Amino acid sequence: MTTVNETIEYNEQLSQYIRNLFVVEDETLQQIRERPPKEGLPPHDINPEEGRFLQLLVRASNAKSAVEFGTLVGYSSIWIARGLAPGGKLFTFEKEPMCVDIAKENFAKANVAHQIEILCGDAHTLVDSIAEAPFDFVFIDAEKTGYIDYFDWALENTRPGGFIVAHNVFLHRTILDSDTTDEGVKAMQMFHKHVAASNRVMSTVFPAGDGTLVAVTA
Ligand SMILES: C[S@@+](CC[C@H](N)C(=O)[O-])C[C@H]1O[C@@H](n2cnc3c(N)ncnc32)[C@H](O)[C@@H]1O
Repeated sequence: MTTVNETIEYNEQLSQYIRNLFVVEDETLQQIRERPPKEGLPPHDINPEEGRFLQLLVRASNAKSAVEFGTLVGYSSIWIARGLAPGGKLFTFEKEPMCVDIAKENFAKANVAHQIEILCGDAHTLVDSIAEAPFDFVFIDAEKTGYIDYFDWALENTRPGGFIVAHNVFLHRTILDSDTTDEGVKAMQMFHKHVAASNRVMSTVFPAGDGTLVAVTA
């Protein structure tokens, strides 16, 4: 017998239930997510309900300017762009030239190319080339060892009341391993402590998918 306070494990059935009711993933987004493996790219996009959640956060923050670290082929970028206020713009960073080329094609297919500027190279050095700060919304989804640096950059470059959001914060549950020797997992554990200890944001983790950390700047 279940009790009121019992936590229900989030699983494929619940995921599908949410997708069927709330997630408006059009054919373009579906094709991008289900792209053929022959392109040789990892299938590391956010999932559809995480995409819808991102779009909702962008809309809730009334964002007109956004930054994304880690484009891959643009699946999450399209969700963000579709949440922006009219005239809004997203800057997205990707280090792999092949991904950048495919992402540009995908932005055109999704009719969001005019809203997105993609910058190719290491985000840590390129980020200083964008002069439009303060931003309303920052999404962190590149290498896990860089999350603290991206977050600290976002703290300095996001307006009060803006959102800083980070993906994969459960790292497929490995985050719970306190004896880990994996550098990525250790970096994510440090990232959690870093954000939770900051008095410049209100933050929590939304536990659907692989975990999305959401922080609102003071
Ligand atoms: C998890 S994937 C991004 C997925 C994408 N946000 C989505 O959900 O559709 C991470 C991407 O970050 C890129 N990346 C990793 N380190 C980077 C860096 N230092 N600068 C720019 N891009 C980087 C990788 O090449 C990879 O394409």
